[in-house]
Amino acid sequence: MNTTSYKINELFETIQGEGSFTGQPSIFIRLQGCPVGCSWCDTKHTWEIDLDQQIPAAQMLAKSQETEAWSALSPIEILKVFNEQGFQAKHIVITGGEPCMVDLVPLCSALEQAGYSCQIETSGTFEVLTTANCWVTVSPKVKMKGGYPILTSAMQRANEIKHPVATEQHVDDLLALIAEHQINDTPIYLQPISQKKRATELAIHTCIKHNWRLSVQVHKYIGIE
Ligand SMILES: C[S@@+](CC[C@H](N)C(=O)[O-])C[C@H]1O[C@@H](n2cnc3c(N)ncnc32)[C@H](O)[C@@H]1O
Ligand SMILES: Nc1nc2[nH]cc(C(=O)O)c2c(=O)[nH]1
Ligand code: SF4
Ligand SMILES: [Mg+2]
Repeated sequence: MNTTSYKINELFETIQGEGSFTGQPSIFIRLQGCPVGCSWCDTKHTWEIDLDQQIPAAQMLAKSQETEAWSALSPIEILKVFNEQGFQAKHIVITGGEPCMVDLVPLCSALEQAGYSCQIETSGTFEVLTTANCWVTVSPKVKMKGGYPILTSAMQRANEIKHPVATEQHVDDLLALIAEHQINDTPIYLQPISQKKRATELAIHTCIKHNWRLSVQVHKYIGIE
């Protein structure tokens, strides 16, 4: 029996709003902790791991606002929660925070054995430890406060690359990154930062220019989690 536990900030069922799986009913597991420090990050409440902020699972599931509190759950306990909550989705998105700070093999193996498909959302700054079938979305950011470099192993494991953009510099950073890591066939998405009009216009014309895809965080436009 696997007893590894994961620090979970949020666990909820919704529609995947980003990347290739946009529109897919999904269960989101949001892990606590990220040292990368993107100034525009929309989940800053997941950055710190404060051991005094551990709460019981029932309280974490009942959260009505974003807080730094988290619960420790094993894969078996997570599957029990899915059952108790009556979740119907068969696709799991493991995000954060930075989920690749921990070994995700025990979690993804247990979820896949129970009949779920898995996807990870990661910045590509930590080694991606997961199952072979897991879909890996790498969202690289260059020169962030934490100073973490993007790993070649993560870029090469990526099933899709989803790059946040607001300025021409972000586009140049992405072009340099895909050249450096010799990325040829991986689908590339541009995701406008914080729904800004200029960022969205930049993403649209850059996608057309390079034959890349657009990801607009659909959940934020339709007001779901
Ligand atoms: C919150 S992050 C968590 C997973 C991981 N740390 C990462 O960065 O991929 C999930 C996704 O949201 C994106 N994201 C975060 N803040 C955003 C924002 N303000 N606008 C657009 N995308 C954002 C990230 O680039 C990433 O693709
Ligand atoms: N609906 C929805 N789709 C998402 N795709 C990636 C998300 C994330 O925060 O990683 C996210 C999220 O927070 N909500
Ligand atoms: S890597 Fe992800 S969670 Fe961490 S600060 Fe950047 S967007 Fe936020
Ligand atoms: Mg999000």
